[in-house]
Amino acid sequence: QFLPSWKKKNLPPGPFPWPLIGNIYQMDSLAPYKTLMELGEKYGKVFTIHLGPKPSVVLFGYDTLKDALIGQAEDFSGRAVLPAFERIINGQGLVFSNGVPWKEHRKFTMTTLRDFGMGKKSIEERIAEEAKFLVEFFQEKQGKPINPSSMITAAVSNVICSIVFGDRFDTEDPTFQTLLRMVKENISFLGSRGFQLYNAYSHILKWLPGMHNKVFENAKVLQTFLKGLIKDHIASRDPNCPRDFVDSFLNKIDEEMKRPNSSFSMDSLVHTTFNLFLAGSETTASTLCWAIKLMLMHPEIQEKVQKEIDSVLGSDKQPSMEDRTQLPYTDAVIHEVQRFRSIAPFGFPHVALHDISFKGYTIPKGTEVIAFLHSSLNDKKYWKDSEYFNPNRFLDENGKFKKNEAFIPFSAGKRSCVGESLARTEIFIFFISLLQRFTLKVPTGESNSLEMIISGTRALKPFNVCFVERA
Ligand code: HEM
Repeated sequence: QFLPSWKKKNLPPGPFPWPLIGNIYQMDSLAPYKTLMELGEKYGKVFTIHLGPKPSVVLFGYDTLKDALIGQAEDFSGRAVLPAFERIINGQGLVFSNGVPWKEHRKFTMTTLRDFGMGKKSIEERIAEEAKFLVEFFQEKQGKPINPSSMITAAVSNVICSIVFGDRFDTEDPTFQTLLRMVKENISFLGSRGFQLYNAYSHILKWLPGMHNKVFENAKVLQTFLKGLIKDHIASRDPNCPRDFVDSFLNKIDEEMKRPNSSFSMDSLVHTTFNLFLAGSETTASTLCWAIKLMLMHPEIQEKVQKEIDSVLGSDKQPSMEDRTQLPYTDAVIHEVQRFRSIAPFGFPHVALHDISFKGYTIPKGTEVIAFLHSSLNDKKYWKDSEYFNPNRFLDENGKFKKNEAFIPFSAGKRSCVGESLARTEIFIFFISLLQRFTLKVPTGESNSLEMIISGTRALKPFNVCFVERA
């Protein structure tokens, strides 16, 4: 009997792959996560798809994700360096390294982000200051329609820039806005069919024109810009008094000078700052844009949030993470925005660094593993009517905030998001600062829908909003 090679390998079941293209054309090009949800219903908790000739294993539903990412944490801690990433990053820096270099970079990055405020009061002050600039910018628009996306991205990006480079940019600065546009373009590419095709056929496509070339050019421009900032740091630094993440990394390079094969180098510094700049901007900004959009679609929920903010903080008090327990409804709304929109539906690609035995199957070394977070955030076992936006699911009968373990928008296990606590603080402070000051309204004559665009994150189609000052 004829069996394709992947079936002989004891991989999990899945749809039959066409020669060369695999299942690429079965995927919904606008919403590939919908196809994976259907396949999960059909094939079960772990299944195989082919995005090109090679198999990828999909982890479906919270229980499976937990068993893999937490139960077999070490096995599933590998990062897939897909051809499109390889060309940009060359296996260096935090996000795309594996083994000892990754462990060292992750530990260093976590510690240093904390040293410069992540998870502490000092970063709250910085975020609140940035939120103040944002509020002032929207105030100047006097309730006229505006697309909030680029200013929100700039404000969010400025927070990570303050930690990494010790400075913020003028949010309307054309160079800064151009760089952020490039970040957006590159993240958009990750959700496109072009990205899947490039990873399957890079050996041919790298010679041909296409969006991938634009993405590689953007990456070069961004890295050149970051190299410039690092050069300025080298010229002005005092090793006894590190000002920010870059200074601390330069100290680490000096310290490791004598260690043979140290993974800390100028190249890994450029790539790690590049990782933080990209990872720290678009995801959080997109979440905030969704929060605004969902408030436009549910004015009654917006009003309830405002009432809660008014009663706890009034119109002037700066929000702080300490206030969270007193603002359970607002907290529930923020969680539901993250759950409902699952901004990173596929997480970020993992890989089997060795043959992995999982649930009776063998995932061979080198196979891409997709931690399908969207399936956890919509898992029927953990969420009732998950297709509806309903913040009350995060509240108990006394109106107190109620956790749900399947809430894993930042993934779980050893590769989980390094910036989770920073992102949560940002979303909380920016969201409250906006609703404390403004009522968000749909511009007259404009439609109000949840239309999306193709992107690596689930991003909204550009939309306008009126920031109407509250009395
Ligand atoms: C709402 C905002 C955010 C979401 C939803 C999010 C989500 C994620 C997800 C799903 C992953 C992949 C985890 C995995 O591979 O299993 C990830 C990784 C990562 N995130 Fe975030 N993230 C957000 C904000 C941030 C911020 C603000 C930073 C900046 C510090 C950041 C830095 C990173 C880094 C460096 C990694 C790679 C970790 C590694 O490979 O070890 N993220 N994030």
